[in-house]
Amino acid sequence: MDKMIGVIGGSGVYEIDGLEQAEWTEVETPFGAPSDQILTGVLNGTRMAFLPRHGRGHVHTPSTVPYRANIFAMKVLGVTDLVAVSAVGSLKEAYAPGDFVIIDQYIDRTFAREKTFFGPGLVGHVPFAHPICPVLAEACAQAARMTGVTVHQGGTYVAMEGPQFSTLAESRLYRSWGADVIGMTGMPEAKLAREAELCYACVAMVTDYDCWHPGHDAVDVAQVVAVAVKNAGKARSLVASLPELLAGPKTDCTAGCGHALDSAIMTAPAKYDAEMVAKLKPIMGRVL
Ligand SMILES: CSC[C@H]1O[C@H](OP(=O)(O)O)[C@H](O)[C@@H]1O
Ligand SMILES: Nc1ncnc2[nH]cnc12
Repeated sequence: MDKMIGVIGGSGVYEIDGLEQAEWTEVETPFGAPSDQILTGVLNGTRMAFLPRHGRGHVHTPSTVPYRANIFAMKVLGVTDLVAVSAVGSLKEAYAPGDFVIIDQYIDRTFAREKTFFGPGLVGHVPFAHPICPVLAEACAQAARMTGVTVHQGGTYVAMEGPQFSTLAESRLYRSWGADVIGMTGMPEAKLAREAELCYACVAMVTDYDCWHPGHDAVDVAQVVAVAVKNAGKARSLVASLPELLAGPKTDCTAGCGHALDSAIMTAPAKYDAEMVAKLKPIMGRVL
């Protein structure tokens, strides 16, 4: 099987460049429609699929992004390697606006979202100690360095519910936890990508210092958008380098992303809910 690279673009990243045979495709899923149509095409010989997380024109809030539909759609289109691009606030002096952070850990503080494909009659628990595919993350780090931006390899992302930005007390609390950046969309995207056995990595573009930094005004949308728009070109060049860095057929990921479901399902086969199985077969057919 050949690799197919999926990209979920965040705030400020609503398109990618240079796709041949580019086509916006409508994909329906048992979890409803994804955030938007998905742009498919070929870049330097590699099949690509691009989805703007908030939809073109930014119509979904972080809480209403249809995360399950998005991941389901990417998987059924044949995506093997999924790169998320996200705007984030910095919780550390050293992670400055304009820098890119290749995320390796998350703290999930979201509470108003569906976080799993599983449900009654089909219960599963995937391993998630290491939420990011290290192989894909390394390719993203290389691609990011090629754009000339400052790249931090590794960072803990606090996913908050939003859509309001944090209070000062919350921002200080997250800093005391040792977290590096904060955003509103990293979860449950990464959890669902793991359940779908995708290799998943996240390139976070720092847009602000949130509200804890004494030398900076509290964050507002104008600041985030100004930096995100300035960085969108770099994010698009990063994506354009991925095909050459990831070239070749898809082999079993050494980190085991493609086998996350091997021992995840708890429900006894005799008790499987037939509707749930039919619903999830397109993305979990390997084990169902
Ligand atoms: C416009 S600031 C808040 C918004 O930006 C980030 O979105 P994304 O991760 O999709 O780039 C952040 O998580 C919020 O959703
Ligand atoms: N400071 C911040 N908090 C949450 N999400 C963000 N996205 C960009 N900046 C952010």
